[in-house]
Amino acid sequence: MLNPAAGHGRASREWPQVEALLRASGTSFSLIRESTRERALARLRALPPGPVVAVGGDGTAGALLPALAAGQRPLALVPLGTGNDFAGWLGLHGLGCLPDLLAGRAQARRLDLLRVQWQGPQGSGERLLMNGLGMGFDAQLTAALPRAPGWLPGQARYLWAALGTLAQMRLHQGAVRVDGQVLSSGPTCLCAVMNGTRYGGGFLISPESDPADGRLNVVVGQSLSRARLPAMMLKVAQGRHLAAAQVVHATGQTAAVTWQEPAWLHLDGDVVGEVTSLQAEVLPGALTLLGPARSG
Ligand SMILES: Nc1ncnc2c1ncn2[C@@H]1O[C@H](COP(=O)(O)OP(=O)(O)OP(=O)(O)O)[C@@H](O)[C@H]1O
Repeated sequence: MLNPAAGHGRASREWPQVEALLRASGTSFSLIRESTRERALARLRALPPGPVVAVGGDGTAGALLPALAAGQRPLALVPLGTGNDFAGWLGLHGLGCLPDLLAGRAQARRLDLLRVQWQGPQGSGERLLMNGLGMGFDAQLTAALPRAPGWLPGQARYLWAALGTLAQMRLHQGAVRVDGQVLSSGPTCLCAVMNGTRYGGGFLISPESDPADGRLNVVVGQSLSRARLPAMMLKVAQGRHLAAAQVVHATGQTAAVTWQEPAWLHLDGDVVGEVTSLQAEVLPGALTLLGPARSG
């Protein structure tokens, strides 16, 4: 699966190297190269079961989840996107575990997925997620990311978008529940529901997440002021924000969020619009991920 748009064209540029490796190994494969996630998923669903190699970023792999969940097809990541946050958590770079996969040495591990449903002024939806979602300020700045200069690396792009979005930041009145218990209620700057630890090219929004623990993690930034946000973002970059006074967090199996007024939502870095409510549940071990051979 090649997403030509991933990494601002990086996946396309580096595809010949991936293809050469596949051909040199004598592996037979079908190349799916489509312009939208929906068409790519439809092509994959038409193929017989077998390992899937996602050449692109987290969004490329995320788009395929409905055809991968429940162990139907194991997934290998070749992280050539912009942020590559989920792959980064796994310690994967460049060609990922492809050389090990082709040599028959890749190791399979079961990881959790999130199933998310949302409702908003533009309608409702449902999606499976590998990494996580954000509502409020972090979704607003994710929407601004495509306007960031292409030469900026991952985290710098995120900071650029954050500073540009600060003036539009507003607090939303909301309620966040984890396993039915109220975690936060009142003015809210952002709310993240995570399976992985990081987003935005390395921001450790949920440093305590473990995608294999059968649980999701929720992090809420409450009434943070514009003046305090940049300093808080620097803390998030290092994963040192959970102890801050305006931050609450919890772990559980389900999360439910309601907003009095619509708040922006991103799903694995894809901004889907404004929502008034959202429910998330963890699907333990729903994804079989192929990783590098472990030494020892
Ligand atoms: N197979 C596909 N073909 C075309 N477009 C896709 C495909 N899969 C996903 N997309 C769309 O392309 C967008 C960008 O892909 P992706 O997220 O992988 O790259 P990125 O944003 O550069 O990397 P990252 O998410 O790691 O920062 C996705 O948000 C998704 O909507």
